[in-house]
Amino acid sequence: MANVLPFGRRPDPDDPDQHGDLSADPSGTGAAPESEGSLAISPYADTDAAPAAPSTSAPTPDTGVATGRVSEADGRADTIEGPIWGSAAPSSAAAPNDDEAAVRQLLALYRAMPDLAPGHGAPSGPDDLSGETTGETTGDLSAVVGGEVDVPVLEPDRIISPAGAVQGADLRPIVPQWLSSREGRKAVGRWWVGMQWYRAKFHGVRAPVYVARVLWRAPRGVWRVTSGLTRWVLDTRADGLEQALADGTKLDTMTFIQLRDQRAIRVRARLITVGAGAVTSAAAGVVALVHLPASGDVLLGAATVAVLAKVGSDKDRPLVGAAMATSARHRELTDAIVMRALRAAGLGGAVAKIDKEGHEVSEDTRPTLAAPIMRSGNGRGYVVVVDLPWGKTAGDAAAAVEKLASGLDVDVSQVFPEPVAGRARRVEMYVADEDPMLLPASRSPLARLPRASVWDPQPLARTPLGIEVRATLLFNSFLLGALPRSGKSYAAKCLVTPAVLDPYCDLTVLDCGGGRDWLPTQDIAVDYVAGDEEEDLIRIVAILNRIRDEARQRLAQFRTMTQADMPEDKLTRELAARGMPPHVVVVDELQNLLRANNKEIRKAALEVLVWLAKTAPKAGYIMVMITQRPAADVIPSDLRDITSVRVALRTKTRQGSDAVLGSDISATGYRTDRFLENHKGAAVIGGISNGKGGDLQVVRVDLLMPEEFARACAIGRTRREDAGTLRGAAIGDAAPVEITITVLEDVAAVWPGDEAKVHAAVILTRLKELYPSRYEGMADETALTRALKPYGITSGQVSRGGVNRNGYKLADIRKAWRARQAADRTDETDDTDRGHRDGDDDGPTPVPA
Ligand SMILES: Nc1ncnc2c1ncn2[C@@H]1O[C@H](COP(=O)(O)OP(=O)(O)OP(=O)(O)O)[C@@H](O)[C@H]1O
Repeated sequence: MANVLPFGRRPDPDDPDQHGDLSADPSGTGAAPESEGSLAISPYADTDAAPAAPSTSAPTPDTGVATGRVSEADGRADTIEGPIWGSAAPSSAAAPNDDEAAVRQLLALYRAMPDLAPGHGAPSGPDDLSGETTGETTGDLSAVVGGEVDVPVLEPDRIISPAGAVQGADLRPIVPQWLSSREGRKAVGRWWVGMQWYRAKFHGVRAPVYVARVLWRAPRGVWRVTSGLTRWVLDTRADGLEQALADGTKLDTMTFIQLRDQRAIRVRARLITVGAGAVTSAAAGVVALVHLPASGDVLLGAATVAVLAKVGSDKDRPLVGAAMATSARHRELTDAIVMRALRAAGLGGAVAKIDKEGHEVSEDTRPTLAAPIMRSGNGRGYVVVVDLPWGKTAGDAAAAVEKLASGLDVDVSQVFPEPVAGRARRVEMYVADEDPMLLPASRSPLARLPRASVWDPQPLARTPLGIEVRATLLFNSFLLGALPRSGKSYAAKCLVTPAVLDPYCDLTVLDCGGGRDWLPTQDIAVDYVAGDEEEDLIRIVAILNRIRDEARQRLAQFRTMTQADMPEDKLTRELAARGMPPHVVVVDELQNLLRANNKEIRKAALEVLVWLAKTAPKAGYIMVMITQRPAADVIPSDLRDITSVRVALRTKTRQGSDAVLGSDISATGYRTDRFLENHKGAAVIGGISNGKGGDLQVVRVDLLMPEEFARACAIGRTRREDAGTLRGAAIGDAAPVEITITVLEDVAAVWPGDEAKVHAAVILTRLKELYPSRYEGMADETALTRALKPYGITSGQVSRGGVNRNGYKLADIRKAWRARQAADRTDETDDTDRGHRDGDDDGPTPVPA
């Protein structure tokens, strides 16, 4: 994964804009580096500590970029040596000046940042910060000056997320997350009001019971108050002692006399106090009765009675019981509940063991809360950050999510444990009040038909916490798999819409199911096929083959270009503008293609798809493959493993989930068989950075309705017309395709009897007559010869009726046929294992003897 710091730009010594007045100051303090090599800065470093530490960073001679490291000399994890361009780190004597210069340099670089603003290559969203290089970033950052790349490349071990994976991770946000967004404030406000409203209703219904309790307990309160006061006034506690002295148990007469006198004084004082209190209260009561309105008297009386009832209540039988919430919505998550859940999930650690002498013989490994439990930013749940026992990881928490949910007493669909970058044992857990997959889905921002570009990350989904997940189409290949009716087509359309809206992107749609889902793309597609008949599938493979040829041609062109034209060995915006547009290829209902009855179709389709998904992205070809049969036989690991972004919606089994996401991913807790039937659009996405060091995340795909997609296609057509980029089938000018899959059996089928040799032109004419839809795109005999070449059939001079022309020999056809049958038999075992009907593969082609 390439990473680019936002300020990662090599200062140009000749560029006064970059240096500001620095370059004009050759003196010392503000001096610009003599050469670019003398700059040594650390955007994160402690300026006191960094220069003092001897640099161990070795400069990389060709790039002039030295690798850095986190200095552990003083045990401070936040002392980091910064990116060092040039030959060597400064000597300690020169360091302070250089530091100052470096800071000023950094400021100058920041001033130059507008050049790199969003839309010009600067990181523009969370993906950029996570270190993903977007196509846009790549495109502009690779600006070339004099044949040299104008951007320093930071060594991977120096790249630290600006969000502060090192420094900021342990610091709690100054303003709670939910307070910093309007949505969060509203949601928490709603939650609080909702909770109080619930409590009001709960207690309101029980009000008569409370009144009865008050009336019953108030007299008891009166009794408790008067008896308590009496005991206090008379100092009855001294009774026992006086009695003992009087009984002669203790024969100290002086003490007895002293005690009795002191008690008499105490009792007198207390009597006066209580008497005064009683008179004052009575007077206050009379005044209140006379001066207060009746309602005030009632209130005062009620309060007095309530207080007396409270006094008359027992501790274990309070006057008003707790509102017993059955829904997590009104339940407060406490430390005790979290610890209980961790214990239930086997993540409870152990208390320290103490030996007889009181020495600790084993460590206390119980988990601890790394931050107080807080309401989440979206106001719809709690965020808990826990440091697990030593040796346990966030992955363990994810794998034990069911037990965690049980311990928290919520549903498994409400708990989302995620790793925290920088700490393997730290886990951030979102505990939602309600199942977030059942809440109304977020409307896709693409429904507003914005100007979109396949080079930029575009909105696709939201995490349960409401954080937007964006996908960049370019340089990726996509696989979507799920059971029918889980939201797969909606998700695929949401993913493809940026390509629809981008007039500088070609689109090909190959729907192997023949449904209506992709019908609106007919208006913009370079090629559009919808159908599951063998003819359709053959055509689809032929189109894929043609796209592969185009991609190969593009790659061949790339090889002829200079490093300056092609700094990153892949398509750039400049090249795209020069007639190499990105091209999104959608293959829906993939299972119909990869499990086609005709073995030749299956083999050819898999081969071309693997090539396209693996090699074509850098040429600007983006595969989007969708299947409603997420199973290993439909998605061979060859294909899945080279697909960079995988989206799994609901599956029946964890194997199905793994078939899309990758083998054994389910063991890490990310699995889609836990989604329920009504979890429409719920998915696990693999391959898009989650900003926390991982690339797996649970999301809900944004909702883009079919009519909105159709509108996007209509506007996409208008934009293409305006840009002059509409081409292919959309304007009735589909490029012809050459069918090569069935060519051997087709040639065998049209071969005239037992003729030993036949002209190629005759064969082609017969093919066009018998299979017009397959061979209409075949331009001439050369194309036919090219199609037969993979079978080992070559053309030669054939003399027929005195005419000498290119032709084929029957012997060659037979030989090729036998070879293919032998190869088929070898493959048969695999297919039988996968329960495939072999007999259906070969059509009714007459086999030459
Ligand atoms: N993101 C979403 N949020 C809410 N509801 C959704 C979402 N996506 C799809 N749905 C609902 O789910 C239903 C099924 O969606 P969709 O047609 O995409 O399923 P599918 O998996 O493609 O099914 P099939 O394979 O049969 O075509 C839709 O009619 C829609 O109402």
